[in-house]
Amino acid sequence: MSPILQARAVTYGRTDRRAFPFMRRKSSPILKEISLDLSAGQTLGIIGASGSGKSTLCRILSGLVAPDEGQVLYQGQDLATAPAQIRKRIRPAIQMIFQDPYGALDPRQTVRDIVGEPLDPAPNRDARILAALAEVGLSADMADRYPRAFSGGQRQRIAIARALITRPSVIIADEAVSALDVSTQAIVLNLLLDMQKRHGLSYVFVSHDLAVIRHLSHHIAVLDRGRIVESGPASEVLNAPTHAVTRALLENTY
Ligand SMILES: Nc1ncnc2c1ncn2[C@@H]1O[C@H](COP(=O)(O)OP(=O)(O)OP(=O)(O)O)[C@@H](O)[C@H]1O
Repeated sequence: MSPILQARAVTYGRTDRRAFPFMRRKSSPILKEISLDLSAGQTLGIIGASGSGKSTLCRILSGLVAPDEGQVLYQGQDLATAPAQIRKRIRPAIQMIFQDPYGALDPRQTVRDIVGEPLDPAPNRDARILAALAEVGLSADMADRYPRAFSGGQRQRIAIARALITRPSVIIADEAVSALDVSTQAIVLNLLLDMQKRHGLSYVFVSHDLAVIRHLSHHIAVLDRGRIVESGPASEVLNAPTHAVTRALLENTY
């Protein structure tokens, strides 16, 4: 099966010495020659120490930021250079969910406006908003309330409803459950698994919590100082790690 999303030799954050002639030492890029594949309907877990480049990689894979070198391909189309018409079709197909359920939602907008934002303007807008809320277990009467009326777990459901409303194929989740307590984490993770089964969604899932990664991932890539140092099927990487960095990450968690 051909991958739905691919990174091909992605390098990002290389300091341009023409712009910074005073820099004597060439600084190291944030991401170096990253290549990875995300298969349709599967989850790629990304693990790595703090500062290893996970969030930067998420922004690049989602198309929010273009790589300095290399390519990100969605169904074989380069996110940066595909014709405008194709890029317009790809944009709603890749959505992101962020860590902070408190900061990610505009406190001045109602849930209806937040969830409907990616749709504007669209036919059946209201019906689609209510359907997206229902899918994440939120009722129609919640649509006119503001984020402050909701718990962290409910806010993350609102963020998931917003991500789902464009009927994406790929969701990139950057520490999406890290701010939630353990029981709320389990509810949100099961919701994401259920969505994957129902819609054949593909996930890139970043977490420092290896139990979460183990629960969700089919494949895992290990990031260290901007490079992928190990990748493979989740069971192999987690049960028989070959790289010292992976072993250290596993030892620190358990
Ligand atoms: N806007 C920026 N400008 C300059 N450097 C940045 C910027 N954003 C990130 N960095 C640097 O890039 C590196 C990777 O950061 P990134 O946030 O992607 O790592 P991370 O693995 O997600 O870390 P964490 O787990 O702590 O969130 C870090 O060294 C960071 O200082």
